[in-house]
Amino acid sequence: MLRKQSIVFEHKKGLHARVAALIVRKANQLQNKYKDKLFIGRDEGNLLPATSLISVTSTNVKYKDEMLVVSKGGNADKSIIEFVDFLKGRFDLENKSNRDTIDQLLQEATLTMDKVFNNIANGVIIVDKEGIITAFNPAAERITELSANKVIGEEINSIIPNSRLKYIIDSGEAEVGKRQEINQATIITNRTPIFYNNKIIGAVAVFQDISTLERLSGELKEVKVLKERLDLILESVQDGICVINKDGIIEYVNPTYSKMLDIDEEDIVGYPVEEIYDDKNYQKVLNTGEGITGVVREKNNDIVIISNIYPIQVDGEVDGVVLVSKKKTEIEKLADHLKELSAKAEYLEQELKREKKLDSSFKRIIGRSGVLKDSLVRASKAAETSSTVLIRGESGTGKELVAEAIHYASSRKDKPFIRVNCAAIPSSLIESELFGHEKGSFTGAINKKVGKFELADGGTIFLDEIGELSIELQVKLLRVLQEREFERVGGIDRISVDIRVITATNRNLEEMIKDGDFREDLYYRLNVIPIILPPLRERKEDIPLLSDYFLHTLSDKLNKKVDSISQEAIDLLTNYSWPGNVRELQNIIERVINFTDHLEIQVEDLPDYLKNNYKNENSLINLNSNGEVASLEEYEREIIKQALKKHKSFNATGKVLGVTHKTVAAKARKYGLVKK
Ligand SMILES: Nc1ncnc2c1ncn2[C@@H]1O[C@H](COP(=O)(O)OP(=O)(O)OP(=O)(O)O)[C@@H](O)[C@H]1O
Repeated sequence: MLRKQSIVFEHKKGLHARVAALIVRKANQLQNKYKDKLFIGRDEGNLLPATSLISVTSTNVKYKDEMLVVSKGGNADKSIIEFVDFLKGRFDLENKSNRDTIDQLLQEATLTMDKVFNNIANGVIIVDKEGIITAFNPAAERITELSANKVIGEEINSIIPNSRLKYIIDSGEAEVGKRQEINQATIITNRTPIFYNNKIIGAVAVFQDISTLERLSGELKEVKVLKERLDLILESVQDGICVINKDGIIEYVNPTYSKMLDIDEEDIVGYPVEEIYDDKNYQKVLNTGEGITGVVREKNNDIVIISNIYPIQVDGEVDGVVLVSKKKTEIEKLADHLKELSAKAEYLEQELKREKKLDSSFKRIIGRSGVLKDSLVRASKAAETSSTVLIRGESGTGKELVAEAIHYASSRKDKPFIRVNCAAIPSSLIESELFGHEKGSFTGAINKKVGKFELADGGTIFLDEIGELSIELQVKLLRVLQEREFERVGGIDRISVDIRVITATNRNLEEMIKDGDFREDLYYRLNVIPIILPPLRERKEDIPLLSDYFLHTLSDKLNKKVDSISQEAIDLLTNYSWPGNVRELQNIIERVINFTDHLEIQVEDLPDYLKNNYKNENSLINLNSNGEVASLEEYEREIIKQALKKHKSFNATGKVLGVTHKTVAAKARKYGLVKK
């Protein structure tokens, strides 16, 4: 039962503390008597228990204010009548028993308020109407990091300049839910004026530290962002991801995983893992906390899935597992791709090593073919030592160029590089050419001559066409190589030298040894580091590069503007067999630059024999009368003979054949085409 009644409060001083104490005592007596609950308040929305002094005083009912009285319970009819009568009656504040009750209740209320004041988590600061701090609870001490002892009695603005309590006293207006920074803390504060008898007697600030709250909400935001990112990653990765909790229930699968198993997400998430597939490995990971890799599972015998299973640890405890899976076919595809990539990487690494290893003095040697690069890497390595080098290769393949590069890449680079073409010097002179002679040592030795070996002291001597050296001189050379000492022709003093020897030949020295034309011991002395330069026809990819290089260097040198070569002309050059190798190519380009009227070299600018060679596969070479191919030397003899007949001089013949005049001279002598 609920009964209510409105009354006008007639006590002159309103519902102040002592009157309230008597009301509370009466309400308690009635509640004991009728077992009803009694409430009072200004209206229905603000009813408070009539049995609590704090509640009753806080209704703030004044003289002549309307006030609502409510009773709930079985005897509400009676209790409300008795209570209203009491409220309308006189309050005898002087009566002794009443006074004791009042004192006791006020004491209780004060103690309660004290407890609340000291123990609530909110900070409370009270100031009087002058703004002097009169109360400062422990929570306020903690939040402001100020001690109550030090601040009580002080003027509020000198302690907390932005407190606004003075403003509240002046304006009489409350402020609710205001944000404020104190020390490092952020607080939310309510500031209220305190009225007594309609006059402001002070103000109170009640505030709460929300820094932790703010930090937590910041962290929450970060976690949300993190989660969103993680979701995005999981949704877009190519691996299938499945999370199983410690009870064996599937908690999450990403789209790749459900696609892989061909099951919709809702048909798998929330189900025990055993219902989806029969595999106990996840259980092992849950039990041991150790991951397992490469678990193979088959679904319907056609989809094979390979998974790594990792434990999810939370505070050191295994809380579940995560499966990272791929289809076997994908792994196979990846493995193939990886193989391809590592083969490519290996190739590139090799290429890079080759490039890196080459000293800059090798930069003049043009060509990117593997066979050439291999030889150059070897040569570059040889440059780091002082060992004897033997360079093999057909005429015009760049043997001298490489010998020079070795010298200039070596520690001897500041000392002389002396070249001697053993084929170009008459045999009668070669000894004195190499070792020098004393004055008058032979007819014609008018002056003393310093030999090439002496000239090369400290540096490198390059003996080109070593295969042309007579047996007699081979012996002398061997001695020099062994002893690093020699005598001048006609001299007796021994001259010691510090030289590095590089030799080169286009002859088959092994055959010559068999025929007794070359000393085996000398061969081994010379062949310490063999370097073989491949003929140009075996590295056709270098032809466009070399053609372009010669075009630019020679057109500059000849001061003639020719800037390119047509693709057709390049094709023609590439298909030719280049018996004279790079030298022949260089000569042709030089000749073409001299004679062409075009800015771009055309097929018609190139010599006819290149075109014939290109147009039909007919050979330039006739077979013997018996239908057999003759020996190279026979052809060489015939070619030089014909060319000399037509062009007369060694120089002109050399140009046409793409070899030096020295080579022509040496070969002509060798084949008995001219007098020795
Ligand atoms: N890879 C190359 N890059 C640039 N120029 C080259 C290259 N190979 C050779 N040459 C040039 O070709 C010409 C012939 O080279 P080189 O004299 O070194 O050959 P060789 O093998 O010593 O010949 P020979 O056996 O007839 O003496 C030279 O002018 C040289 O500069």
